[in-house]
Amino acid sequence: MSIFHPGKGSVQITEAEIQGRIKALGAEIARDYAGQDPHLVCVLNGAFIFMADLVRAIDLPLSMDFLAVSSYGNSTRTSGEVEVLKDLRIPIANRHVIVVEDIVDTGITLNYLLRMLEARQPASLKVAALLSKPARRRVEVPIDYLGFEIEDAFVYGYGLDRSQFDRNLPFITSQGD
Ligand SMILES: O=P(O)(O)OC[C@H]1O[C@H](OP(=O)(O)OP(=O)(O)O)[C@H](O)[C@@H]1O
Ligand code: HPA
Repeated sequence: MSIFHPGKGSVQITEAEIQGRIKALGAEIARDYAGQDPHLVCVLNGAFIFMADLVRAIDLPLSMDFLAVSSYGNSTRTSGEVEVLKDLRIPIANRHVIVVEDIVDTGITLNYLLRMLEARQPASLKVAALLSKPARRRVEVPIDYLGFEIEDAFVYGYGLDRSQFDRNLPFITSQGD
């Protein structure tokens, strides 16, 4: 699952690789949640494209909601504090919740969100993340459905931004950064 292309700090994941992996994740989630109606929670902004493709790859009745947290680079992040800019609209108590993230880097955002959501007493709480950078981890967090493990390079495209641009690229790259 690691995508290591030539050159340290270089990551390239093609549109076909992303779409193929999401189809597989969707099928795995559909198998795991058969007979249930999971509730997917998208962490804005970066996960919006992954969310859109993932929910269409899950052949089950499901509901979804969106939350937004403070942006990357916010100084409060170093203390592990994450600011919720937009909270969920739908209660998650007794629901089978899957948090959908574009990338787990230090793990600080996801760690905060999992604690926050667990306190709302969902029936279960799992994580789907398109990308993980284990070399950067500062807090251990569980990732139940992972797209790709990548090396420590700043990546953008497919929802992830480079100074708010390039989220619309259909692939993920670290080139030109
Ligand atoms: O593991 P961490 O070090 O906490 O980093 C991961 C977080 O950073 C990114 O969000 P970002 O703050 O860039 O905002 P965005 O999704 O709006 O681009 C990403 O979407 C995760 O939420
Ligand atoms: O590599 C990255 N790219 C874009 N946003 C991010 N947020 C954490 N890591 C990254």
